[in-house]
Amino acid sequence: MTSPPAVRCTGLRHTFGETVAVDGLDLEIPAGEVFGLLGPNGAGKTTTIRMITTLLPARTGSIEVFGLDVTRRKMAVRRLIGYVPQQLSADGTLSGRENVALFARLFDVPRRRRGAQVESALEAVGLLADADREAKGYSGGMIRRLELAQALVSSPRLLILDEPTIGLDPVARTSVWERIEQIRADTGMTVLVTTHYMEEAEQYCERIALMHRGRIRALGTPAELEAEHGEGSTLDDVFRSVTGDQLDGGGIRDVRAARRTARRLG
Ligand SMILES: Nc1ncnc2c1ncn2[C@@H]1O[C@H](COP(=O)(O)OP(=O)(O)OP(=O)(O)O)[C@@H](O)[C@H]1O
Repeated sequence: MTSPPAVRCTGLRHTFGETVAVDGLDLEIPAGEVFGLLGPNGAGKTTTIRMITTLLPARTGSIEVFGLDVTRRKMAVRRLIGYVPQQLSADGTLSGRENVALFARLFDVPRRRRGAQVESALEAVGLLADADREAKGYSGGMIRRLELAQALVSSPRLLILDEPTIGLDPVARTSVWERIEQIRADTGMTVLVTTHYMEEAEQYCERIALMHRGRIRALGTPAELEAEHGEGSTLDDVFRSVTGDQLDGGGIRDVRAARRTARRLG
């Protein structure tokens, strides 16, 4: 028997009042893949992710995570997922180690394994040396890596990251991605990531889905998408043609997000 995909969405739809956020989405992510979900602001990426993580109900259509239905097997699905949301999930008044230990308790990591898993998650993101400092003294990149450690402490099989590098400088962005790559190489974990940065998607994601107005408009490896679009095309070109040139919004948003990240821990 072949093993089930990490994620399978079929006919997924979600509305907020009149707004159709996700509009009949079909998506399959094989186990072990690094998959990028891209799209302009409001495309429906976060709504899709929140349904996969069971934080929003999937009322129309279905989602399976490693073969488990998210509606019927909610708790079992949650145990398989590590999630780094866009919003801050670290507590600035706690040390790095205390933050990760808190998540270990929240995610029911067995007591006898907790200490070792906290240390190994901190090590995986390169924060052992700073683990006893209060998180409010961390840089934006360190906070993101701390949040990554929080998501990793329960040894998830599927790691979901919503804009993990938004608002970070290029050095911090590279450092976050290098950690993600290393963790993936060490554990074989499946990674589902949303990003606005085309060059990051191109460099780090094996396959990409371009989402627009609640639907997937293009899907494939970066090379496939570029080749399909025409010789010499970049992912930016593909994205522009799919979305009707909505890329520019990201610029303003990035600045806002950078400010937000800088303020996040006061
Ligand atoms: N809680 C909510 N209540 C009402 N409308 C919402 C809510 N959350 C999202 N929406 C709307 O649903 C649509 C999809 O939003 P979503 O956040 O999923 O997009 P996104 O692709 O993640 O965008 P971004 O890149 O800005 O995070 C948008 O039109 C948004 O305004």
